[in-house]
Amino acid sequence: MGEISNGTPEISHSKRLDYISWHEYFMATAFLAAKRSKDPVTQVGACIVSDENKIVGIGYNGMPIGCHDDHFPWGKEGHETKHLYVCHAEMNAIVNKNCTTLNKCRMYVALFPCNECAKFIIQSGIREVIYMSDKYAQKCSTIASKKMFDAAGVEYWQYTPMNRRLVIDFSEIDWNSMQQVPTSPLKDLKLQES
Ligand SMILES: Nc1ccn([C@H]2C[C@H](O)[C@@H](COP(=O)(O)O)O2)c(=O)n1
Repeated sequence: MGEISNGTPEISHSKRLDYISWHEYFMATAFLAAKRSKDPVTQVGACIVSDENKIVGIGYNGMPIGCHDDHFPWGKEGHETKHLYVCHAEMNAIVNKNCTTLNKCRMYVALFPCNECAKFIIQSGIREVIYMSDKYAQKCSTIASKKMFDAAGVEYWQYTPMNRRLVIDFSEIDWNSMQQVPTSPLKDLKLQES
């Protein structure tokens, strides 16, 4: 927003052009969910989207409900590893769904799904998987996933982001220059601080 000579903000009448695409929006949502993960090595987020571009499920990798993050292992070596316990992001996104069916949905996920999640994805009716990293491409579990997706007709493709970075800046919106009733929480916070 620019400013006209008398100090009043100038309001543009044409639409913004630097908005993010649907793919960017949903992949970024998966990455934001991954920020909730306590896994010290690999943080994964998944976002399920309907054929009307509505988000219907979100998840990240974490311990099951009731299995406290501080009481279960996060290591990869030895008998007791995180792999015995952690729920994968894809599985969590599926069980967290807020609609009756995931038929014809697509999933945005930070890491290519393992074979166990691939089974869940296929059985749930998800038709497309958009992933970012394929760092375990050589693992038997990833090879098995691709074999099952190919047989079941689930499409998958690697996402290449338009922007390397997407920054969320909570101070970006200048609440003070806006007339709002009631005032926003951020504005109240600023008033309390001053
Ligand atoms: N598609 C995937 C693959 C893995 N995860 C989770 C499971 C673990 O918490 C972590 C992988 O750990 P690493 O072996 O890389 O130390 O990521 C998932 O949620 N989805």
